[in-house]
Amino acid sequence: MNIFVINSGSSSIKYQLFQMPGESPLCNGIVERIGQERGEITHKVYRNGTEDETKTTAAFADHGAALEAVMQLLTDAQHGVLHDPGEIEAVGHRVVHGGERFSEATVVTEEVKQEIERLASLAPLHNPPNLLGIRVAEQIFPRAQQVVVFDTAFHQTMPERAFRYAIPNEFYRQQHIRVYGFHGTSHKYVAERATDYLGKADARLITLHLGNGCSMAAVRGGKSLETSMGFTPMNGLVMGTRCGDIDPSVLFYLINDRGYDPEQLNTLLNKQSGMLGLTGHSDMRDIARAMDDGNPEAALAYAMYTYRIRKYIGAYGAVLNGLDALVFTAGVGENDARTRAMACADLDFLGIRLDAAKNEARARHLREINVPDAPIKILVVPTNEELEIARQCFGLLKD
Ligand SMILES: Nc1ncnc2c1ncn2[C@@H]1O[C@H](COP(=O)(O)OP(=O)(O)O)[C@@H](O)[C@H]1O
Ligand SMILES: CC(=O)OP(=O)(O)O
Ligand SMILES: [Mg+2]
Repeated sequence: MNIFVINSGSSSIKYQLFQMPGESPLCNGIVERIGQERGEITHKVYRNGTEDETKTTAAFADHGAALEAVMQLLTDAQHGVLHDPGEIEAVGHRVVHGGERFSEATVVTEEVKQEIERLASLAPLHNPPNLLGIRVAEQIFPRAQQVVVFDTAFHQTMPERAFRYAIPNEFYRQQHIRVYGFHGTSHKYVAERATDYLGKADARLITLHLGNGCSMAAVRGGKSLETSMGFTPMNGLVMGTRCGDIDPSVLFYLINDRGYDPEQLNTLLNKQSGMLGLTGHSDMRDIARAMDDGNPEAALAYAMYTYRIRKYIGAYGAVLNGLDALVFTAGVGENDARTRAMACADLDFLGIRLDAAKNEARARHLREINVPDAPIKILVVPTNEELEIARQCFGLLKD
């Protein structure tokens, strides 16, 4: 079964085409800077053990235009892998917020789309482009089944004491205000890989998804028990453009004393805060360069970003009453040795001891970066949200 997976972000689309159940991708790629003057598609085709990469630059006005361009590449005479869009039998979509209703992969219906739209106010950077991706794919691949896999689904196993907020009960019972948690597809995928690697079915793990958005999860026996994002993807860690944990009174102060309205607050905390607010950059590579150049704001931002992670590691050690492994993943977690070193510093009382040389080494596969005799493993596990989505789609549709 040919399954095309679309992971629409606020300004990018990642995609992969799988022939399931084989799992090896026929092609994959990313469209970056959608909506800006100069967008770019990096498209890779895998054939007979070789990799062929092409880059295309053009302006993509919106996600629809970007997906049209990807479709052209898929059927291109030279770089394509399909003769006809009809060869795609299913399209799997990452959708960030699924509320309490969705804990499994789900076939798209009009009602499912309405629910994704209803939840858009809770994930304003994500659900709208996710829904647009579904609508465009329905037009480009009219014969394919459309399936959605939600970021929130994996965290539906959290116990009530972890997912409730201490506000009056009716706010949960009538308005469903609670912790949902996000990046679940990624936390699930890397937790399974780490559990297999450790050979211990009830392994106690702390998974750290450090990308543009950042979140951590406490996972035991493959089940999420706790996670750092909350009602929306704004809570918890310091992120590229989001503040993470903040005293809600700061909002009242800005409203009452500084005249902010809700839209301005949303923009401030979702798009102008985090590493961007602290350094002027949201991309960790730029912040790393600034730090190397001796910029004190970059140094403080790195210190704050990794200090927040260390606090959560301590808390999640308590949630799990012990720990088998820390698992780093996503763009920063997989690539930035300095973040890993600073996040693991001064945690030797917990048995967390990083091997500096192994941490600096570069590789694209699962690897161990703790010192040999450390009681707790520190793993780097490349995430693959698209493969996890393809697996769940195939599991749903194969019969
Ligand atoms: N080699 C690298 N060193 C440091 N950071 C990196 C590297 N490669 C990617 N990143 C960072 O990863 C982040 C993007 O991660 P990613 O998981 O792709 O995020 P998202 O899926 O949210 O767009 C960016 O902050 C980027 O700077
Ligand atoms: C939920 C979320 O923050 O996703 P991303 O990291 O892709 O922005
Ligand atoms: Mg991501």
